[in-house]
Amino acid sequence: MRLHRNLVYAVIDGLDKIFNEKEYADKVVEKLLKRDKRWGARDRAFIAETIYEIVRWKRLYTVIAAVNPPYNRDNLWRVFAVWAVLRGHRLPDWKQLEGTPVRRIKGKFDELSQTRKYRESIPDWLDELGVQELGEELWEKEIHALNEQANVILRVNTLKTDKKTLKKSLAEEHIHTQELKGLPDALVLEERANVFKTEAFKNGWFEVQDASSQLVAPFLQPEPGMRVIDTCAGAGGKTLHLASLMENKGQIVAMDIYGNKLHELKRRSRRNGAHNIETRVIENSKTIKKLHGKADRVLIDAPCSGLGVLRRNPDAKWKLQPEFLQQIRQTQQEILQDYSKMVKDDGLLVYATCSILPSENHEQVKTFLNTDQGKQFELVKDKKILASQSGFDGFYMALLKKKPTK
Ligand SMILES: C[S@@+](CC[C@H](N)C(=O)[O-])C[C@H]1O[C@@H](n2cnc3c(N)ncnc32)[C@H](O)[C@@H]1O
Repeated sequence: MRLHRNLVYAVIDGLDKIFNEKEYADKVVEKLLKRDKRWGARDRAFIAETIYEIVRWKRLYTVIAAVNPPYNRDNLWRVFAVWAVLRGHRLPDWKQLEGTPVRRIKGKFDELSQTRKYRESIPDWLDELGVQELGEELWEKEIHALNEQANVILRVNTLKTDKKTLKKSLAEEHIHTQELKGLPDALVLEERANVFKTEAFKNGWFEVQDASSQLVAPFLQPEPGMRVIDTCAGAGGKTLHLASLMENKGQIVAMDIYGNKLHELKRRSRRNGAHNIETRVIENSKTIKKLHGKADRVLIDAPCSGLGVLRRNPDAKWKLQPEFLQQIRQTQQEILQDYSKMVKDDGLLVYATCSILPSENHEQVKTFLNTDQGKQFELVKDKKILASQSGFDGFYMALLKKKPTK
């Protein structure tokens, strides 16, 4: 593909916001794509994909380009030139690209690719942590898999339609999909496309949700008529799945500490035709106390490092800090302690994260089970999903059962 000047300008503007002003990549891209109505699907894909690729390979490309933060526009152009050379683009004769040292870039790439932290483009601390938590061999494979581009996967909203009808409707808009083994409600796109513009999306027939994430709600074994509490519901990816599995019967209490996320959840549930969801902002411990011993099922989709979803959110490599990880592990344990109190006798609890680190996953569950509160539970089963083994996002989920009180 030929490089178009106005599209590359948009990429440079986006990188400036992400690298220098520390804005979130997804928000920056979303805003940029609204800039020019004349841009077609390919133009938009170029902008979004180029920005994400440069964010993903930031460390490698900035070292090759020999630039340091804060990155002025000349520096951002140098980083862009590295991307263009390594992707095999013929460089146009624009003044910003004059004198690009093509051979030097390729040579430097070969040299740096010998070292994992450059090859996989990750901070030193993350590389050390990965080795410490997963061991050298597994971390090597995992971080490689987490740097690949993720497929787009849909979850059929069975409250409104079925997989066959959705597949047909999307095909009519030239979006072709395949089924996925072991995931009854999933369809994977054969090629990336903007699915949010389709009639099917407007009708609430599907949500975009990775395959691993689609395993969480069924893991909790919700049944129609039950009372289910989704404690860290956010904008409701899993709440909506729970509503589908419960066929809109029973009650789902969706909670979060952020009201704006629950607001978005409400909007999505209207589009989904999910009528059994009540939202509650967690303002203090009273919100939880009122529900002690009241739920048949409790889902803790815990806040985490997000290291399992780097393919979708490469920006996290640069935003995450070791101190945050320390803090989030503590929050995870506190959440397990407090929110597990809402489970009824014989009820079930799922603790899930989109992390691949044992310290956020089975080690947290093990610590919990050894506490006074945790002793009231038994571990039924758990599932560790690695991107390198599954081809999907890294995830963890543990199913715990509350023992009856004597
Ligand atoms: C992994 S995200 C949830 C994703 C969501 N369940 C979904 O499927 O779309 C974790 C959520 O936990 C929320 N959170 C953070 N700290 C919390 C706390 N102490 N109690 C409840 N929710 C919390 C965050 O606001 C965030 O929405």
